[in-house]
Amino acid sequence: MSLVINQLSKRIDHHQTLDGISFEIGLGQIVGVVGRNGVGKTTLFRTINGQYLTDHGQVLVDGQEVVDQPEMRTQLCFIDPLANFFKGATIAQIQWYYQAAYPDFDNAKFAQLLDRYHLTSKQKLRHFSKGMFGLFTIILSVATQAPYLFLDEPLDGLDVLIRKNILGILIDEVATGNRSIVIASHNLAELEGVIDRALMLKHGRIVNDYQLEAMRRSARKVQLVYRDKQIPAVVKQLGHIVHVSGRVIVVVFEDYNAEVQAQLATTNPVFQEDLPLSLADLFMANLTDEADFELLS
Ligand SMILES: Nc1ncnc2c1ncn2[C@@H]1O[C@H](COP(=O)(O)OP(=O)(O)OP(=O)(O)O)[C@@H](O)[C@H]1O
Repeated sequence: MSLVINQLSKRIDHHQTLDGISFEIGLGQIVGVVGRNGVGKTTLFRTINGQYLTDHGQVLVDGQEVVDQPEMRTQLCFIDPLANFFKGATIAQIQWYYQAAYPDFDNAKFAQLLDRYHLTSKQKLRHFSKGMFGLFTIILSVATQAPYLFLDEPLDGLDVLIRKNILGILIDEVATGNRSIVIASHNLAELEGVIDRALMLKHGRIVNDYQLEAMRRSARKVQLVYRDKQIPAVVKQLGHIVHVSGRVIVVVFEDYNAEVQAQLATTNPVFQEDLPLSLADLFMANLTDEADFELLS
């Protein structure tokens, strides 16, 4: 089974929010969607899941276009955290609705997860705290048995113990090899611990599609110190500067090959040291713009 997003575009208020987005996801993966505030992560989820009509492009599940085959929607699940149409309902009422919408809805799993987190079917969502609502959204998504789950900031508002627990549940779900989860999050440190792949959005497009294992092999974060404050041009050309403090600079090289190493050696740093590379470094390396640069210097 595969989910193919093909050249998806969406214009909102005269702004090209999504501009020809394409990617493919098989089963058994957790994929992160990262990007700066307002870049279009939620819009992407809403458009894939049919809440917004596409201006251009297709969403295909197993080669079938979802817009032509409404029953294919049961293969996707996105519970919009901002949608408040359920707020007056009880958990039992929502369960009834989702059972009707998702033929494979797993009542036993739903009950077991509710129980584990001390939620009861008579509770109304209106009375939930932000964290409880987020937790319930994840439980409901998991119980649909939809092969492709979309979670928008799923860890937002959850305490550290529940976050760890939830991430464990999500990892178990994909470990079966029967489903994939797409997570939009600003919590890059936690995201990095669970995702296999990260799609990076900028200006309505996917600017990087990282397979994290491969990226860890090829990229390097290096701290360099030079005699004077002048940053060698070659460093700026070959890498992304993520931090500057006096004569100390920290640079991310996405493809740290022998040629890059040789060119770096010609700049004669007085000190050079590798630092651990994180997803947050790649975020800063690719998504920092002019306005942020003074924060780095
Ligand atoms: N229904 C809407 N009406 C008007 N503008 C919208 C609507 N939905 C999204 N937008 C605009 O589209 C852009 C992308 O918003 P979106 O919520 O998708 O970004 P995001 O990447 O999820 O942001 P964040 O990280 O802050 O949650 C923003 O400029 C937003 O104002």
